[in-house]
Amino acid sequence: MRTIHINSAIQSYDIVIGEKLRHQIKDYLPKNYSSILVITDENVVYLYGNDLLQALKGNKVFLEVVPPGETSKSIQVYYQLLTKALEYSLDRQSLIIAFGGGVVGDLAGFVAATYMRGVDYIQVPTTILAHDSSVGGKVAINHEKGKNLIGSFYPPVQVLYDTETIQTLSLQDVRSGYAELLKEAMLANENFFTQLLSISLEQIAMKDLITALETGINIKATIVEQDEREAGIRKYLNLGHTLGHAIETRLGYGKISHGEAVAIGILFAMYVSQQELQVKLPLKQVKEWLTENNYPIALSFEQIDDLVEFMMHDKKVINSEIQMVLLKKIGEPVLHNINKQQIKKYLHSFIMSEVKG
Ligand SMILES: NC(=O)c1ccc[n+]([C@@H]2O[C@H](COP(=O)([O-])OP(=O)(O)OC[C@H]3O[C@@H](n4cnc5c(N)ncnc54)[C@H](O)[C@@H]3O)[C@@H](O)[C@H]2O)c1
Ligand SMILES: O=C(O)C(=O)C[C@@H](O)[C@H](O)[C@H](O)COP(=O)(O)O
Ligand SMILES: [Zn+2]
Repeated sequence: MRTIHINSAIQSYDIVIGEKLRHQIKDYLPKNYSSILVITDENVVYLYGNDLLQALKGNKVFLEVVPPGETSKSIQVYYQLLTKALEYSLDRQSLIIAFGGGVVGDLAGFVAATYMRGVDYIQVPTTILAHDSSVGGKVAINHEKGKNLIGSFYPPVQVLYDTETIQTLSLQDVRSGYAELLKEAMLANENFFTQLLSISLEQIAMKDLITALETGINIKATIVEQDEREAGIRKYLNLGHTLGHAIETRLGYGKISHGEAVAIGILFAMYVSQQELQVKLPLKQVKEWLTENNYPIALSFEQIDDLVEFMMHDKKVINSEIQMVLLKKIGEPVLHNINKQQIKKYLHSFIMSEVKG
């Protein structure tokens, strides 16, 4: 069992990482709550719902199960959950438990942030990707014009990461979560980056994965502790997301996983870095690794106009300038403004270079 403490001006909390933690959740409740609402999705409730409910026995517990996937991060599902919370008479001494991946974490966290102006919530992540989403307090739902456009900074009171649960993930969800690990490595730790690229996802050992998750969490924790509300260096955690989010929105939420879209965004950020900063990055190596591990990395020319429009709704855009996270080298990110016309040109030449191979 390992604990990483996160200092926050809003709400400090511990991330506890270990096997079978879902069975011990009662020991980690920070106080007595008048009632508990567990929010989860259909896949997670099927696999682990009973374990969590058994472990909470003795408390007044309600359960809400949403459909799996990105489409649940919607204003409709959010509103339904608020209605349920009211029907269950949750009060300000109630607790919400977000039991699942990043979708459930972001959605349930936003319900917690806004129900009666805020109640406590605990993140119980069950995906690799959620090593990222459960830390740092960003909670949100999507709008048809873009990802996470409705949200808040609202940290949990506790994160309980039961590493046993990640064993049942599909290979697509392993790919998705691993892309965020790659992102963290590229921001802060070249050795970690090399190590991640030396592994084939089909053969990954659970112990190596858990070590990688802890390293990723530590990188994220160091950044969010310095800049919780994303005024500066927290923007680095958006590496690959300017294009990644636009791809998710353009294709339709859930058509591509978040991490797979971010992986394409990372390649594009590396490509733009080379052009704008005149640096040489291991772009070929990353592309080969992504291809070998079956990431979908193809974009088409006809998507360019829509992608640029969605990129204009990125939260880092100021005065119509797109702000991208670029890399001077692995471990050295920078923020860089690029105008719409230039982004369009880069997308065109990036896709052209992909087509040529
Ligand atoms: N708040 C943040 O800082 C932050 C950071 C990164 C990503 N995100 C958000 O996270 C979301 C993506 O998260 P995700 O990839 O975890 O998606 P997800 O929650 O949809 O989970 C992916 C799939 O795995 C299933 N699943 C969950 N746990 C499982 C388990 N243990 N075994 C088998 N199947 C399981 C889910 O039902 C779902 O079908 C996106 O909406 C993204 O925007 C937020
Ligand atoms: O924690 C952060 O900050 C991040 O940017 C982490 C990202 O991986 C995550 O996808 C986040 O939700 C993106 O935030 P957004 O503000 O671009 O919606
Ligand atoms: Zn992300």
